[in-house]
Amino acid sequence: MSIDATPEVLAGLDAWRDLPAAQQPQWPDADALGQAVRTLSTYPPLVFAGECDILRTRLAAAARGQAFVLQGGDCAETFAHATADNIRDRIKTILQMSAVLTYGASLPVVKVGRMAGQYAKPRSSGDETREGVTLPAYRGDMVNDFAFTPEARTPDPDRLVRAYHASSATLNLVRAFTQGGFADLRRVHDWNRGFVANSANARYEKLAKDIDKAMKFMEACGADFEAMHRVEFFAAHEALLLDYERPLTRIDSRTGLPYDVSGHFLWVGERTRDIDGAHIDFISRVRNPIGIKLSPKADPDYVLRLIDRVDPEREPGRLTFITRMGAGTVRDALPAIVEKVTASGAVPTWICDPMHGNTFESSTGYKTRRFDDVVEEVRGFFEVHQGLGTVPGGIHIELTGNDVTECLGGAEEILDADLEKRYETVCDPRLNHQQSLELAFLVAEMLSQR
Ligand SMILES: O=C[C@H](O)[C@H](O)COP(=O)(O)O
Ligand SMILES: C=C(OP(=O)(O)O)C(=O)O
Ligand SMILES: [Mn+2]
Repeated sequence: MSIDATPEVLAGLDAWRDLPAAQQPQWPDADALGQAVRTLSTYPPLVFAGECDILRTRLAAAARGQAFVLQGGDCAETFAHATADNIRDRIKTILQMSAVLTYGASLPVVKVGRMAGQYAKPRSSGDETREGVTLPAYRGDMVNDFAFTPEARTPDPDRLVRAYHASSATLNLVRAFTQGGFADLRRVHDWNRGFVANSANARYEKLAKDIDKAMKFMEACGADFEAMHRVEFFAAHEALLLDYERPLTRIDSRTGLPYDVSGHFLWVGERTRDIDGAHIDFISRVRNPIGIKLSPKADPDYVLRLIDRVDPEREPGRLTFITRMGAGTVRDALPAIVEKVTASGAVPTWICDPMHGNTFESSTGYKTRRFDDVVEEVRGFFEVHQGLGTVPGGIHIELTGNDVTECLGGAEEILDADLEKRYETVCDPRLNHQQSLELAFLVAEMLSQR
């Protein structure tokens, strides 16, 4: 039996159209936009409502301290980089990190990619000037192209449709990799052994040896590794362009409720979380588990209003706060928010994004982050939650499986002068493969000391 949505629910999905929507592109051709939106509305879902429900239960477990969430992927995916090798290497990095975190936390790790839809970017400025020439800012491949020419930077609605196809192809491969044997724990552990053997930091060796022993113990006890070679993997992106999210929102025939089937988990960014704005209205009406980014600018009372708005029932797993405070600020800014939320009876999932509060311009002119700041913010996040008796539920990382040079430091000691060697991001600097694994080892240590 199929249940229809009520007329109120259906009308509500378009209420955002009458509200201010920050960070939307100036599409030059309204007809072309209308055509793209109509096309998207005829396409099949990228994810299924039941999968979103499963993720909600996993996030609820993380909120209770019974699981730990790892969200990771590019700041901005690009069509050109949605290749088999890049997707494989990112999945591999996330799986390797998960294995280490699972051991450190002695908890299941909920794996979520910033993938298969992370094609739209909010920007600090609507335009960019280079050598006296000003053009519209790059807003993600879903909107325009990174090349600095007037043609490339003009928003093109056909890109909404291309983003769907790129996401669909990505997700297809992600499903194949995570279900087809690639994710076998024994392989993942072998990769981690390779990382430790080549790492300049001997500190990770002990943990890797401990995992080794645990695996041998499991094997000796007759653990069925074959049964463990499939892993759950979820797709997430920032729900920024409502002209992409709305046509991909569908009514679940089981419940008559709307799900945004462009991804399992959608979040609203720091720049678009206005409580009277279009994004919060839209996200409050879909059944997916949702996230909201919080910087130190978020006032605790405002955060309570956000909860009332998007999670009035206080449903476990429904709402995740992704806090991005900065390494030097997290210990001062986070406690008041967590305290107020906890006192209100709400139990959101708290996730630390140690990337976005730690960005600065290097002396060589690159947007970068220090590995040590990233680690320090996670440490501060753990300390704050430990101090308050609340649960640090996970981390949210901008990373790639490639050996890029975008963030400073790590055991390989990437320096200012190295940034130009392989600076490949089109938006924010990502941890490379090595730095990502190092972070996982360090966070595993923090988790095991709890
Ligand atoms: O991830 C996103 C960036 O932090 C955001 O797009 C702002 O970047 P900008 O300051 O380069 O515009
Ligand atoms: C833009 C982003 O983050 P925030 O909204 O926290 O600045 C992002 O996650 O890429
Ligand atoms: Mn970013």
